[in-house]
Amino acid sequence: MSATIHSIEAILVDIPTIRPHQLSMATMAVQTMVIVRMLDTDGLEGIGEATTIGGLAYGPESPESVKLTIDTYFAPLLLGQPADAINTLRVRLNRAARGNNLAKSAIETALLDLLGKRLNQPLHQLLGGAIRQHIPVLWTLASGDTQTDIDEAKRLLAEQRHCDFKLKIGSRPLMDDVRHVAAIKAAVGDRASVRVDVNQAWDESTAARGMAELQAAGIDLVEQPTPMKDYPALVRLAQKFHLPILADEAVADASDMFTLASAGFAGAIALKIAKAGGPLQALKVANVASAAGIGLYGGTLLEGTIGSVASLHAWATLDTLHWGTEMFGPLLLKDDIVETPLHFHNNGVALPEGPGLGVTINEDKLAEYRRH
Ligand SMILES: O=C(O)C[C@H]1C=CC(=O)O1
Ligand SMILES: [Mn+2]
Repeated sequence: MSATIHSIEAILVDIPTIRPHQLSMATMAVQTMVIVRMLDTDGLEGIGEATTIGGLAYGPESPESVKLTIDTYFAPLLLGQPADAINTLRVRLNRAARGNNLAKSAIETALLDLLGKRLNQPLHQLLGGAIRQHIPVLWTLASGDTQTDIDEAKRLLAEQRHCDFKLKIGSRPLMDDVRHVAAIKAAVGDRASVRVDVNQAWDESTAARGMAELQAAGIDLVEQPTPMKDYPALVRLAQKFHLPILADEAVADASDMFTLASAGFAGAIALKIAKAGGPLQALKVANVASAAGIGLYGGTLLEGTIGSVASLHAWATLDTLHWGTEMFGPLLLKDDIVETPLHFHNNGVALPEGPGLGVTINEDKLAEYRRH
């Protein structure tokens, strides 16, 4: 008789950011993580995490709603069920709850961590094994000030902590953003790949003008220039420009990926465990994208270490990560709630070893930052 799920706790944790992080829809001074702790009847614990950006500014789930979803709706469906029946439990949750993929991602992560600990295997091994132990990671320059961003980029290049940068634009007039981006690209030159994320802020004609300017400035990739549901605009822009587009908010799950690819989109996709509903679901998106010839990128919702590591185990198993990853979330936070933080070096990060996720909660830090 396999162990069953004994308890599930969803804990809100607030950690300040190292500097304000400015996106087109919100400026972050703090990140809130929902940490899931799941105990089975043998006393093993699985952990998971869900985050979003700026409360309700990024999408329909907030940290508080994720906690409520887990406490009120998911826990009663999971308690007493076999802990290793991950696929059966997913079907059970999906029958009872539409959407809520952030909450589902935290639960799927905790179940996978628990299974890894039970089998004494790292999570990537449960997914067929890692192809790479070192994973490239870019950094987002989003201080809101061009010179601060240039100084930050030069320091990180010198430290070999990152050699790719993503700039957050879209909240200012187009040509102000273009000047900001061009100045940063000119300062780093060929030493760095510079990409932008518009987070849906442009209409199609602004995007067309913007992409022409950004292409001339030497930018390598434009992320989600137009509103998430406007697939025809993404397809037309992708067909009009050589500068590739990275679809982010437009594609949450494998079905979105299929629809966008069928509509004629070419470019790349930001995989995120949060959007898809967990590491297993994000890999399904990757499969559809790969079949359609769309490039892969390991995306973040600015998770802390637990959510970032869950993602890294999944990205480590992909044949090709055409655009690398952005799993830098822990570095944006002033502190961490795990015993051993991730090791960022050589423009990337080392995949942790150890059973499950391979990370342990630091109880003192959790007590310090948890919401009461
Ligand atoms: O990509 C997003 O939309 C969200 C996120 C990822 C990196 C970052 O700075 O913000
Ligand atoms: Mn994005």
